[in-house]
Amino acid sequence: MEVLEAKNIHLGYPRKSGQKKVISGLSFELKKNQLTCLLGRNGIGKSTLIKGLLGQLSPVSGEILLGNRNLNELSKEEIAKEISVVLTEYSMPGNLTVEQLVALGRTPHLRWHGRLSQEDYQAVDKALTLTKIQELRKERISELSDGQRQKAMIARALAQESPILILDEPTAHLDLLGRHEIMALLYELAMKEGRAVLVVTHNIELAIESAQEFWLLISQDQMIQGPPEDLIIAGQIKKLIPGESFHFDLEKGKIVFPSEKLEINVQGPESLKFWVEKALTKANLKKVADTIFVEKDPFKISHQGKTFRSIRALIDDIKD
Ligand SMILES: Nc1ncnc2c1ncn2[C@@H]1O[C@H](COP(=O)(O)OP(=O)(O)OP(=O)(O)O)[C@@H](O)[C@H]1O
Repeated sequence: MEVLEAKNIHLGYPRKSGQKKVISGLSFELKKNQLTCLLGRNGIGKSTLIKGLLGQLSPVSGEILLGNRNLNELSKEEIAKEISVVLTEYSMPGNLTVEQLVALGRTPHLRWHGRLSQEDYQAVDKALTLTKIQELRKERISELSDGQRQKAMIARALAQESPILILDEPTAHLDLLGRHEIMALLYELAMKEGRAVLVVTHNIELAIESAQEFWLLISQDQMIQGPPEDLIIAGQIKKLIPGESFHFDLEKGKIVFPSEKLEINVQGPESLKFWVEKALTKANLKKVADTIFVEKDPFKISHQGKTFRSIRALIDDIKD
C-alpha cells in the first residue's frame, strides 16, 4: 500500500523572470515495507523533490497525497506525526546534548504539558541504541564530529517513530562501517516495522545492496522506478552515468574506471586474479609477457620462474 503519493507534480522556485522549473510532471508512490533509494546527479532536483514531499515546497501543479489527504491541507504538526526527516543542513542550538536533541523527535507525541512520558524516554533510548550512540548521550551537539552529529540526527528521526522516514544523504559523513550499519538499520525498519523509508544517496553500491526500490532521477521530467536488479539488467542504471568515461559493471554491480583490454594472463582462484589484475592495471601494466600464477594459503605469485609474496613485489619486478 502506498503511503505518500505524488501525482503529476511540478516543482520549482520563484525567480524574477517567472519560475525556475526543477521537477516537471512526475508521478510516484512511496510504499510501506520498503526501502526506496532516490539517486541522481548533483543539482538534478532530489532535495527539491524531498522538500515537496515534506510540504516545505508546494507543487506549482499536481498533488501530493499523504494517505488519502492532500499534503497542502495538513498542518506541520499533522505531517510531523507521519513523516520524520533527516536533512543535510541544520540550524540547531549547539548547546543541546545528544539526548535532548533526540528527545526533540518526540515533540509531535507530547501532551499539552510538554513533559516526556515513560514511553517517550523509552523511544529516545531505543533510538540511541539503534544508532549505537548511547555513550554520546550527554555530549553537546556542538562538540561532536560530523559523523557523530549525523547519527544523532538520525536517532532524533527514529525517536519520532513515524510511519514514513525521509533521509537526505544520511550516510554522507559516516565511515564505511557506519554507512553499512545505518543502511542495514533503515532496511530493517522498513522490513520489520513496516515503515516507508526514502533515502537520497550518491552511494550506488550501498543502495544496490540495501534498497528494494530505486527512483533514478534522470532529468526534470524523467524518473525511472523499479527494483535495482531490474534496472541493472535493463541497462537503466547506466543512465546515471552518461558519456563514455566510466561504465557500470554488470557483474560487479558498481561503477568502474574505463578499462582497456588487458594482455595479461593470470591463472588462479577468481578472487585473487581479480585483485592482481586490478593492481597491474592501476600500475599501467596492460601487457605482461608469460602467465602469472597466483595461489592462496599461503598467498604466492609465480612469474617467469620467480616467486613473490605480494603484488607490489611482482609489479616492481615487471617494471625493472
Ligand atoms: N532555494 C532555491 N532557490 C532557487 N533554486 C534552487 C533552490 N534550491 C535548489 N535550487 C536549484 O534547483 C536545482 C535542483 O537542486 P537540488 O538541491 O534539488 O538538487 P540535488 O539533486 O539535491 O543536488 P545534490 O545532489 O547536489 O544535493 C538546482 O539547479 C538548484 O540550483
